[in-house]
Amino acid sequence: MQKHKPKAAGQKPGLRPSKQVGKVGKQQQKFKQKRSKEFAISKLAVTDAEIEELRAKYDSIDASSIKTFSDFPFSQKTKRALTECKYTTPTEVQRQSIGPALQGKDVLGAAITGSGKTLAFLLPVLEHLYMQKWSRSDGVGAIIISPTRELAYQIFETLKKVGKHHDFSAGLIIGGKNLKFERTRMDQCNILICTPGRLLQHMDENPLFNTTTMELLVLDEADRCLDMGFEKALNSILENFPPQRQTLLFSATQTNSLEDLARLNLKEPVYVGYEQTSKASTSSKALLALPELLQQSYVVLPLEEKITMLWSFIKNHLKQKIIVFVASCKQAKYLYEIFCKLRPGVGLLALYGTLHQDRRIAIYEDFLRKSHVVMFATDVASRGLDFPAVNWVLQLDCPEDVAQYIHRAGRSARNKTRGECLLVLTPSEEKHMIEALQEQLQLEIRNVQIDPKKLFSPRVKIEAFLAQFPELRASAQRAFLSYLKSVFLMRNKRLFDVNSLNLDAYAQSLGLAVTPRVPFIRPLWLQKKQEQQLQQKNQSKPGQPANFADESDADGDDDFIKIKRRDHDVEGAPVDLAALDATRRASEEETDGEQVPLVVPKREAKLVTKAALAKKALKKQLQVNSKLKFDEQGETLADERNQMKALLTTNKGNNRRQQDDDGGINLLLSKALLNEEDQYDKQRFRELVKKRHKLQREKLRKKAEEQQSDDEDEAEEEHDQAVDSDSENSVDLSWLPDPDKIYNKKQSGVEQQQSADESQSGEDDDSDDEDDTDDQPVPKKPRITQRLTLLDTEAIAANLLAS
Ligand SMILES: Nc1ncnc2c1ncn2[C@@H]1O[C@H](COP(=O)(O)OP(=O)(O)OP(=O)(O)O)[C@@H](O)[C@H]1O
Repeated sequence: MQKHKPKAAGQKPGLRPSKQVGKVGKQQQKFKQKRSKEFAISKLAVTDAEIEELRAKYDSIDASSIKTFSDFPFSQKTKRALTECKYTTPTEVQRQSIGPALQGKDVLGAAITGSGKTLAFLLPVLEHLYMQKWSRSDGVGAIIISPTRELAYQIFETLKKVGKHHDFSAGLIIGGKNLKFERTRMDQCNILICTPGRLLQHMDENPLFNTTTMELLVLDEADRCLDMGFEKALNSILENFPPQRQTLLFSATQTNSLEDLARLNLKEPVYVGYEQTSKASTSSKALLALPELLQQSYVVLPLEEKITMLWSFIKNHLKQKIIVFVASCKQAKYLYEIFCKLRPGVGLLALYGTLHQDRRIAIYEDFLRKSHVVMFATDVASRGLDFPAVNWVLQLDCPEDVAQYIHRAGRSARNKTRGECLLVLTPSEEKHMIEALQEQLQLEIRNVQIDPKKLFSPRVKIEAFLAQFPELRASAQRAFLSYLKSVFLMRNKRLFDVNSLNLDAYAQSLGLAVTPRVPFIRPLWLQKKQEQQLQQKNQSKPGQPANFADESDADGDDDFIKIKRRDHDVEGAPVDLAALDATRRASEEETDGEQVPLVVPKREAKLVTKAALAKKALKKQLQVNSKLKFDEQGETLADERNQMKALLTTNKGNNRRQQDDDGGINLLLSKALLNEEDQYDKQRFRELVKKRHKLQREKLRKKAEEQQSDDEDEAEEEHDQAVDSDSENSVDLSWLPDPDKIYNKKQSGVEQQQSADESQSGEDDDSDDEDDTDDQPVPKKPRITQRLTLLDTEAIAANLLAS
């Protein structure tokens, strides 16, 4: 079995680039090629002989004489894989259905959950293609359709195991995956496993996808594929398939309505697991059975106590593997989030349709692996998924019908293992659901009472978490609304009565302090109330549910406000709730689970285009981005910038007006305008920078001058002090010649130099005005002051005496 993987560019299938270049290498290569050719021919001969032998055995297949898989006329490749997977004895449904399927007959197989239906159709698929010597170039030979992505993935994984010695290529075509990648590979696949929506998408959009070669069609969970949710998609798919094909249908709750079978164009199908009486009946009643080792019970609770019960249940079953089924994705998400915060002491997972596909697969695999875990799930996990060793299935929200109950419950007690299922019902659901289960399953379901001592309410903690995390509160609100919506959209209104629910109490149980508004229920409630009022005209007024108390002000005081009944013009066709519900379920399972909003179709409104909006805005002659400045007296100040702009635009004004009249944009003119504005901005910026630098320089200059005067003062003071101190120890030196006269020449030279330096630094200062980058003032050089100490004078005297 080959999975499609991208090949290196330029690489031909089956050939590897050789590293040998020498003569010996070439010879070896030639020899190898010759050997592989011979081997291929001999293999082909063996295959032909094997095919002939197997085909001869097909007619004599007798289900009653089959004890092990080796009794079936399977190819060696299939037998080897079965042995490796440790499948030795076929289950009842496999024993009964594989024979007719190999003989090319259409099969309708029904068997309890976990009885091995997947192998019952995969083995005939592999054998059929093998007998036809199907190759990659022959295109699609078999298509297997499953209602959910996880189930398709599971079938694909099983196919990889049992078909690993075959050379067929297989593809998994489900939503949420790379459409482009699928598109390029689909024509090379021999077996496709897909969900209806994605398959139809490829049929519509992919020119490479050709189904004319297809010879075998399999519908797993056939009743679900054929029901209203997938009706349109499946009808369109069937139209594209060649009529002369073999069809295999399998499910635990097989529909056998003539309408459905007619749609599939079945030819004298073989019924497996069907009772004679139910064969080809006109009703769409399903064949219903559950594993013997499954223990079933139910508990009746008000809606608002479900969370307490669930929390207590989980706390009491920490070492078990549990699936909790709820009605909607948002409920599953909220329960997961809040229970994660509550930390029950067991691993938690959530599997629902709105998750990203990769995440869904990761969660599915996580749940497969773990032995102690609780998974909150919607019905995406209810059909076909083969989770090993699930101890408990807890149906927290009532299933839609008995078939859904069976599929959910069937996730436990699979393949002759033990398991338990607990159904939670509200008082209004109890009667109808239990009656239906007893009638269709023909078994008594145990009613269990919950010991109130074992109930722990997490409400206070939940409320605290909701107060702390607003996103959790929003999630709780969404869960609340989505549950009510799911109840509201259910077909069976006797079973699902939204008016019987105490919404305030339910909201509180989810941790919500305020009950969210439920817009879709209010019209229903008002309608019901009006009917009641009409019936009981002269009798006392009927009570109303607590949650609508604040909204029914019109009825609260009859004398004060009286509402006149009017016949409203209801636009569009009436809403088909059943169809809406079915579509919702299908989309939730297969696509991303977005719920179908309940909207009454309206008459087509006039289209509001962007152009129309722009025209409307232009008519108002609004000045965008204008800014008014006010002075302290409240007078408007002229905005320099706008004035500049106005100046710029007046030059071009005429042209522009002309252009506006034309209704287009003159790009050249706009560019020129922008350039001018740009120049103006740059100039202004430069001026501002210059101003700032000038200010900085002045500041620094002042500082330097102050510093200098301070230095001079200090120096003078020091000099005076020195002179004073010298005079104290001095001797009479008046007889000495005046040193100033002697050194006059030298000093004047030094002073000349100094003044030259000063004048230079002054020039630099001026040049600084031009240079914006250099803000540092040039420090003035200190004056050289001549101080004659006693030692100096002694030295001078010594010099003089010597001379
Ligand atoms: N012949 C067999 N021997 C042993 N185990 C088997 C055999 N056939 C199937 N199984 C195992 O039984 C389990 C259930 O099989 P499978 O998922 O095909 O059941 P199913 O009838 O399709 O269930 P569902 O109705 O829920 O879709 C799988 O784990 C599978 O490996």
